[in-house]
Amino acid sequence: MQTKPLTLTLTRPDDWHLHLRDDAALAAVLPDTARRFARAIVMPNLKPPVTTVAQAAAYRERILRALPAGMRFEPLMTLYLTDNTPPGEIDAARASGFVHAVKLYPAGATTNSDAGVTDLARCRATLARMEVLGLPLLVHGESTDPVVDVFDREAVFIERTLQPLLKDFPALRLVLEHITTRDAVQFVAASAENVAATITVHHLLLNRNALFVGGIQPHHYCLPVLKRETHRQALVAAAISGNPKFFLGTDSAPHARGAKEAACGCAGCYTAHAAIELYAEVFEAADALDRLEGFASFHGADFYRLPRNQERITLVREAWSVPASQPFDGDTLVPLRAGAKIAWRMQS
Ligand SMILES: NC(=O)N[C@@H](CC(=O)O)C(=O)O
Ligand SMILES: [Zn+2]
Ligand SMILES: [Zn+2]
Repeated sequence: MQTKPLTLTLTRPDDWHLHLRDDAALAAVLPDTARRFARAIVMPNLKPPVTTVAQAAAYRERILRALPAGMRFEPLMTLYLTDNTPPGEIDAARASGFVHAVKLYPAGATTNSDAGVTDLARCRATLARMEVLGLPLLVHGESTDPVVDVFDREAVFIERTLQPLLKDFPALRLVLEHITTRDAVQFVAASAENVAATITVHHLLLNRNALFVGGIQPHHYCLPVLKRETHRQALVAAAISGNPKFFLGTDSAPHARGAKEAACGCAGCYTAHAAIELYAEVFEAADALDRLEGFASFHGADFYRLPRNQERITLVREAWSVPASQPFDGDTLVPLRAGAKIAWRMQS
């Protein structure tokens, strides 16, 4: 057994799947991400959604304005695909230099997905343009068929939607977001190199038991929902494998406490307050700390064809307690691991 390292220095990571929300909520959560990550792929599921390059430009400005003085952070913007996104918007996105991907939410699949795609057949011309221009499609990969079991929605989506999509558009650059199953790991690993996946830290840390320990745990409810332990183990194996198809995407998704602790609670886990620290915990538990930098700092940048960051960050082994809650838009939110300890701390 090697002795445990006391510090961990790595190239500053990026978050390839992040919800920043807007206005006061944005201002409340942005510093947590900007402290740790150089860049993030910012999800477009606002109300109303970010469907045009002009809206993405305005949202990007609001993010930069919300950034505290002295902090650096580059928001990488995305467009929300609808049944009516014109192919011309893809050209405009590519030309903009700040829109890096287009997000597919099957209508009704998750938070703020009502304006999402009802039938991919309506998007063929737009997808063809993305394939030609190399603009990645980011996918919330869950079937919305109400008869499909909630734990099978990812696997069914792969079979019924993703495989046919990639058959029709074999060169489409595609990221299957927040994967939760062994099925998804195997599908991505077996696909061509234009297909990749993000993995959240909560899906690496928790299995579905965490939804019910000692009573229902709304702060562990996210979509896709946590799966059984064998799937969690497959995700950990993918994350630590060194395979460049798998990279960090927190899917940190803040909701006010009252919206989660409710009779019909919202889906989403907040992890931005300790994201890289928690990933370090996962990699250490798997005896793979040496693989963290590839997963967190290199693979995503390479897939998105962006330069790797030059700056470095250091984590120190110094346990700290996560606050029970943190301020959020005149309300509070409950971060992952609230009231409990984390072993690694970001060096300021
Ligand atoms: N992951 C979630 O459970 N929620 C996300 C939406 C999403 O990423 O599907 C949100 O915006 O709250
Ligand atoms: Zn999603
Ligand atoms: Zn998300």
